Amino acid sequence: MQLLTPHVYWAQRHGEIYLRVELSDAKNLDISLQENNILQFRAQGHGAKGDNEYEFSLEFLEPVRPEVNHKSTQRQVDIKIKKQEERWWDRLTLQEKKPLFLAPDFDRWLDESDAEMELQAKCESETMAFSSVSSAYIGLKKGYLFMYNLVQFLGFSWIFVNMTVRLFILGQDSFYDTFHTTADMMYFCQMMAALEVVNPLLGLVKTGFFPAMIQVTGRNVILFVIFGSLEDMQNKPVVFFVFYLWSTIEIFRYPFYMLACIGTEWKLLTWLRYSIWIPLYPLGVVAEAVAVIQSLPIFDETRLFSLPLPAVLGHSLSFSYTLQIYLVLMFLGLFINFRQLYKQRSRWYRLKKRKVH
Ligand SMILES: CCCCCCCCCCCCC[C@@H](O)CC(=O)SCCNC(=O)CCNC(=O)[C@H](O)C(C)(C)COP(=O)(O)OP(=O)(O)OC[C@H]1O[C@@H](n2cnc3c(N)ncnc32)[C@H](O)[C@@H]1OP(=O)(O)O
Repeated sequence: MQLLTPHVYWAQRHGEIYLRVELSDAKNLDISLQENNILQFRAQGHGAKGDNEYEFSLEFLEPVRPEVNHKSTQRQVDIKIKKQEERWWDRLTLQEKKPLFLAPDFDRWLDESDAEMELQAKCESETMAFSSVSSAYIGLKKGYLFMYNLVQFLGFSWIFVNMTVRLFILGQDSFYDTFHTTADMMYFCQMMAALEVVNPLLGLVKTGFFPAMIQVTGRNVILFVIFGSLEDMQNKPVVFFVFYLWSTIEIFRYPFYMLACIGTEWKLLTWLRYSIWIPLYPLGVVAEAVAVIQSLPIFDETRLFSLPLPAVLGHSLSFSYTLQIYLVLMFLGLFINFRQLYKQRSRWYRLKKRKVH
């Protein structure tokens, strides 16, 4: 079988070379790149001289990338090769004289300025596509955060209003059944608050993961372990103070976040969000520490959550020992978050001063 040369049509863009080999029903394709700019092509098929084996080689003007994308259809073989450097070539081959089998592919042919405009249009459409995807993502993120903060605001507002109304009506008597009247809502809000540990991990908010983890862990230990698992703790007045201190900050913190989600700020709300934690945080931790201390004898008596030990060591280690270590962690957590909140407050008011001047 004679070795013949097919008709090859070419076009370029700043970054690519397109070749169209006129060979129908091509089989046994052997296409390779030698020395990063010599294309070798060999195949059987129906070309200008009927069914035969056809081959050609082209030494490109400049280096190209090693990957050769090709697709053979019934009528032709399409080859796409990326240039090593994205720039316009004066010609396709290193040799100045164009090979006889090579011709411009006028189906794809653009001159340099048209190719630049096509490139610019492609960049603009990619930018628009990216900005529409990113604005959709930002919309979804703000929508999720707004709804989360709204649910938490409503939950803690219900707790705060319920406790305030009962305090005015029942006075000190309301201290003793705070848990039974508000625990379900507090359970709901504090389980939802676990999302505040996930949100920074997902990059949805700029909160540090660690301060949020301390905050959520600290509260949920008190709620689920100290109060939730010990009935004898549930009618103690300390529950009232802990729940009131928690809900007092949240009815300002969550609306502050809601406004942040819609790019709005109310000065008074911002001041409250970044100021009332100063008394409330230490008071809250002290109230929680009182709750932990009050629970120690109950854990000793009930042996709940005690660690099993060999008989020679007394059969079990009371959970109250673990809680005494936890008391130290609480004040460490208080220090960490107090510093975090002070940093946030200073940053916020530093930014405000900059905006005013
Ligand atoms: C090895 C350690 C083990 C740990 C064991 C546990 C130790 C126990 C420690 C006990 C401490 C906890 C006790 C706690 O229960 C005490 C109390 O709560 S008492 C009541 C008073 N409490 C408070 O005042 C605390 C309130 N909580 C908070 O402020 C946050 O939870 C906290 C993480 C502490 C600090 O918040 P953050 O660092 O996030 O500051 P910002 O609020 O300024 O937020 C930073 C930026 O992120 C944006 N953001 C955050 N969350 C949202 C949201 N949900 N939606 C929208 N945007 C959000 C916010 O807008 C800020 O953005 P920008 O910077 O652009 O303004």
